[in-house]
Amino acid sequence: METNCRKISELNQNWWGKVIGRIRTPELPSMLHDEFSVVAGGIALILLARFLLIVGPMGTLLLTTVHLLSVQWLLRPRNFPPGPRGLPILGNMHQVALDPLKTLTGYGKKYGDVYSVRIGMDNLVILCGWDAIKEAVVNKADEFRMRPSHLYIYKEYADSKGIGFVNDATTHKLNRKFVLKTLKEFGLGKQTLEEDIAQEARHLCHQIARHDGKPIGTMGSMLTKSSAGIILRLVFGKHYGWEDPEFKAFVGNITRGFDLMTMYGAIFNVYPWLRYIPFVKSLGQAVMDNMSDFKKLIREKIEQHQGSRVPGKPRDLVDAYFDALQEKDVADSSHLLPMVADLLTAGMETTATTLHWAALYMSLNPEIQRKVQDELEAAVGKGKAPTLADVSKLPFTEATIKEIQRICNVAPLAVPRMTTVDVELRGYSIPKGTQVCMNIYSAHMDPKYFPEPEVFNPNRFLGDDGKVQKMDAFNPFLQVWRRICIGEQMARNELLIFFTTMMTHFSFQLPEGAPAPDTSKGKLGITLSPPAFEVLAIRRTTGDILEESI
Ligand code: HEM
Repeated sequence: METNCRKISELNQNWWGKVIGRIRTPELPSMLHDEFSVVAGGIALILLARFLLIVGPMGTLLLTTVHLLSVQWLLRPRNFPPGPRGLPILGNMHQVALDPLKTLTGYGKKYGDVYSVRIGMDNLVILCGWDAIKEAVVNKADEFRMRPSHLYIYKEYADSKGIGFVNDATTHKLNRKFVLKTLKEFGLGKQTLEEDIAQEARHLCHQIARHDGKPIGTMGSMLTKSSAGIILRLVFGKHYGWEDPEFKAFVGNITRGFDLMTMYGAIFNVYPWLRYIPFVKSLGQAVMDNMSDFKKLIREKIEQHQGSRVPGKPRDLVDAYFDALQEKDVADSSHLLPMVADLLTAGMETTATTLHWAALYMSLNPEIQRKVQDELEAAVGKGKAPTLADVSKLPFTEATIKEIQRICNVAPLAVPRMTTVDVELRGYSIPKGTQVCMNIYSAHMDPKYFPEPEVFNPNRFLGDDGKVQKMDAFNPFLQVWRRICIGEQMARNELLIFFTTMMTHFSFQLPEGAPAPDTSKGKLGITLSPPAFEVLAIRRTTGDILEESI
């Protein structure tokens, strides 16, 4: 016991040596100034633990734990981006959790556009504003290329396979190339996908019309089903009805997966050891069970394809993958399931949630809604939904969709990245393997690029010539090399066709007397969805919407 205590004491001195070595740096004055109380708190904790040591082996264990946590909490890599120090174990979670987007953007103003927070025991570098994001993921694309795919949930989900969580550069490139080529072959830029989207949009409007102008509280789930129909058809080649049990199983599972990941999944990524703690572990298990049901659903579809496919005559992405395997155009068969999982999860909620926000913003801005409808009528005729070929005639509508995307920030923190090597950014040193979060929200709400960013104003996207102008700081898909959203083109087509079809057939408004939902109170999970609201869809056309064609 005595030897153990001596060893622990030696170790403690060693750790303290490191801590003191770290704080004897130019940072010391500001650190003492800003964070004196936090440091004092840490020392008090250590003194308390030393006292507990006197009371026996439990004290020793506690001392070791407290020491470990305190040292870990005080240490930051040398010349690391500054940031709020936070607490042991929690890091800055307690500060960030209540209103993550505003807090993470506010810290940017205090600590600079490149700063760090601690989430649990991990350092996380936050990039705020378009300039900082660009410097990292555009100018140093290779250095910021990876994803933290080693984190518990991500590892269980993808095991570094598929697209979104693949880090091996060659495999990632190969898999992306396959998906982009296949998306092109099965639809993008072709009439077929456009017709599929238009058909889903008409079906959606048919379902909306069934509410007969009465309050609708299920707009979000109807939109989810619509975009699910499109991506499922591309991947599995089947046109599902909303009542199809297989369709319901996929949509139900993915929706539940998003909820579970938001509620519990993220926390298990931060504290993977929670999976061994009684009572709490069942929450992590719920995430895992849902994930394995999802994989089972996909596996069954892949097996069905294996049994019925004709080589060289692909019906969909799964068939095309088997062909590509034979041609050695993809890495190996283990990537297919996670690739399908990535496309289904990324392709379903993002567009649906954007359109959900669109219904809200149109209800809150009737004069803008009217202007969109007038433009549509003038361009393609009364009661007729436009096609993709009509886009050039619809600058105000296009600008409105962009403004919806800017202000609603459906993927406000993008998808986390990780540094591939030790890298310098704005004079700071960021070690290899550091997690990096790109705060797209801060870029979209930056008054330098978007004056009065809280105001919904599509005109900001129109130039003096009335044409839609490109604005670099507007980047909802993080349109930069290496990991650019693979579904960008598809999503843009979906947004245009769904939005214009809805605007052709309906005017959206809030029920009389209903308070206007607070648009700044979106629900942040994997995506940022609007606050709960009911909406009236007032029919502008007559006749059977399903019977129309593009
Ligand atoms: C409004 C709709 C959408 C938005 C705002 C959006 C946004 C994003 C963002 C910000 C990223 C992270 C990019 C990065 O780390 O650099 C991403 C990645 C990704 N998105 Fe999208 N997305 C949308 C729709 C879609 C659709 C429809 C699909 C599928 C068909 C899709 C599939 C993916 C995939 C697979 C990735 C990972 C790419 C990689 O790591 O190589 N997304 N998306």
